Amino acid sequence: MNGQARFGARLAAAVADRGPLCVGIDPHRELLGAWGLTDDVDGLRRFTDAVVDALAGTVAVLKPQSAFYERHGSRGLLVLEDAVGRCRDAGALVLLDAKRGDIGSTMSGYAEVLTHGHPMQVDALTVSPYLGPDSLDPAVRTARVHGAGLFVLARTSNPDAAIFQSARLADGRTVAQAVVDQVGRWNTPDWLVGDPAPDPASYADLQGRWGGGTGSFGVVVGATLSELDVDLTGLRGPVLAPGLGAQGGTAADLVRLFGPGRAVVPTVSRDVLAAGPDRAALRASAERWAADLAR
Ligand SMILES: O=C(O)c1cc(=O)[nH]c(=O)n1[C@@H]1O[C@H](COP(=O)(O)O)[C@@H](O)[C@H]1O
Repeated sequence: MNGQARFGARLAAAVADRGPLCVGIDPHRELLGAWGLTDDVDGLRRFTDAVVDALAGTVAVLKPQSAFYERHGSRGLLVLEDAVGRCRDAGALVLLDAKRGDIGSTMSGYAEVLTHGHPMQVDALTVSPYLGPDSLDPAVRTARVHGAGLFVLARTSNPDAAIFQSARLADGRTVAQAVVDQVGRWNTPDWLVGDPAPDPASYADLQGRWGGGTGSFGVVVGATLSELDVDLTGLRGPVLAPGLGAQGGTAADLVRLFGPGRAVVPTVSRDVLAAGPDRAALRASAERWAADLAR
């Protein structure tokens, strides 16, 4: 690996230090307005600065939503790039939420944001598997070489997700289950022929820490599901659980769905961000969620 410890180990360490909460940085037009900011690059920068100042020193993972930066063009992306660096300098892991997914050769371009020396290097990236599980191989290779991580959409929080994700394959598994199974394979050392020989020490803890799952490759499973309809036993990696707060999910839903002992990273955006622009209020809002999750 290239310099830094692999993502799963860094995530486990960050969670041990700061707790599991991830806060999404989603500068919606409505939130900018509610904060008294203009819906332009200046407003975007002020919003982002406040969130980074308030949370990057205390929250384990920050998840900027690329869409809300892209909508402001290249200057919006500069705000994002600056924020990513500042979050990482302050000790937060950055999960870029861009839900990338394309044919393999293009996927390797998307994955470059995980590489050392990239101007916007992030710790992990959300990706979509719907061009086929193998389409993500270049991102997995890149993540492995650079100690980064991926979160693959499996069973998302939106109400109509089951139409695709719970559809059955010829072998009887749901699409979501096939995604989970594939990600579980990535979390073992031998999944790709031609990979450099893995260092067994870097995988020795996969079953041991943080409730049995600290692989670098995780899945997204919404906290809004009425029941957990995927088997996560073979995942060996973290679960990103969105849908808390604004989409109706609660800390109790996480317990109901995932129980104790699974490596779950609950993520909240609007419900924390609505407390801004006051930095102390933002921090207090994140702390309330953290306390709720700890219970
Ligand atoms: O990958 C994600 O983060 C994600 C997956 C999913 O299933 N549902 C989901 O809401 N998200 C993202 O998580 C954030 C949720 O925002 P709030 O509903 O405001 O907490 C948004 O940025 C979504 O794009």
